[in-house]
Amino acid sequence: MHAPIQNSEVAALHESPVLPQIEFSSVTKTYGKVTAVRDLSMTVSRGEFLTILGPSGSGKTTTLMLLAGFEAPTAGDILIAGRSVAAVPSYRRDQGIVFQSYALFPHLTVTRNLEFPLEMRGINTAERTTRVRRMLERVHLSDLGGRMPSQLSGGQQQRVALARALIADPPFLLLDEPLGALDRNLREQMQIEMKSLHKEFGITTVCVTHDQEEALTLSDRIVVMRAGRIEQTDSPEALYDRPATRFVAKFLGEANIFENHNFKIESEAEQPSGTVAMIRPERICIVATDAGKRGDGDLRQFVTGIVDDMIYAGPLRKYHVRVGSSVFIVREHVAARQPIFRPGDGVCLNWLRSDIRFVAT
Ligand SMILES: Nc1ncnc2c1ncn2[C@@H]1O[C@H](COP(=O)(O)OP(=O)(O)OP(=O)(O)O)[C@@H](O)[C@H]1O
Repeated sequence: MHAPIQNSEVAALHESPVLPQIEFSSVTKTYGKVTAVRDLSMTVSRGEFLTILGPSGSGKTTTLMLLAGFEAPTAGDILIAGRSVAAVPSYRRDQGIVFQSYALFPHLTVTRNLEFPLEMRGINTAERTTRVRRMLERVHLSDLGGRMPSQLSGGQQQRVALARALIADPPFLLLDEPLGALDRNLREQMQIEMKSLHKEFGITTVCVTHDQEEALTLSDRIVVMRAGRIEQTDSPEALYDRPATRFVAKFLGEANIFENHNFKIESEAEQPSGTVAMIRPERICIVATDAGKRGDGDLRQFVTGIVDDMIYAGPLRKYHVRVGSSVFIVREHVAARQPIFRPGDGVCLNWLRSDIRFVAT
């Protein structure tokens, strides 16, 4: 066990260029017979935006609660800037928190909500006033300082919550489903704002969500959890393009898994044992059966099938195509002069052999 962290040491350690800012070392958390987090090890670098993504019950919130100090590990250790925080209670940890359960104080104005963390740190009135004014400007809420939370829209409340988490300049920020309560349009707008705030403040951030799009948009790296364990950690692009397992392939976006098909998969790479072939729906081209081969035909594999279903979804058209006993999902962007196929039409599906991926079963 490492020595517990001392407050006076925190600032210097956080400045260290070599240590990961946050490290989980073989952390397990059990509740009675349930193991919520199992032997989890991971690091978060300074300035990184790391998202923990996974289905319900996979241990995401427990991991964040452990990091926040609201729960203690059953085994293993959590290090912040290289030192164990096992013995440091949550209120003595220097961290910004935006949790759904950590709502704005309803009886305090926006300004007083923002002042609160500064007051807790003993910062004098004059400095508090300056910092609150500056922060309200940064999050474009200067006109709303006198309002009560109930007089704000959902998006504005969320912005105040972020501002409150950031105002005391914590070394890292913890977000739990930060945009979960917002409708789709507002969520997209807030994603862009959060991304630019993260860039501006450069603050190390750990975020929990089950919204894939949010994870893909905001994160430098994503940790995919399954049943208390880490299934894969990677950049959003790498996770989507090169999922390691069938679970990740299917959890993050749609995937065609080649199973029970009656043709041989042609790929550039050799298929490792214990894997299945996979291709993303947008990597498959759909053409009429008599359309002939494209210029890059010898790099492609061609199969024929029958359209089962066509779904029009705004900018996208999605087909279900039966090839032997398998059904393939094909997704294409709607474009001018593109042929539209109907259920019952015979079609040719083709894909680049280099777009085939092999994922562990
Ligand atoms: N306080 C608790 N007491 C008992 N079991 C718990 C407790 N907290 C979590 N668990 C269990 O631990 C497992 C992981 O829960 P956790 O809340 O971390 O999952 P999650 O991935 O955040 O899920 P969700 O997306 O639904 O919030 C679940 O099986 C859950 O029932």
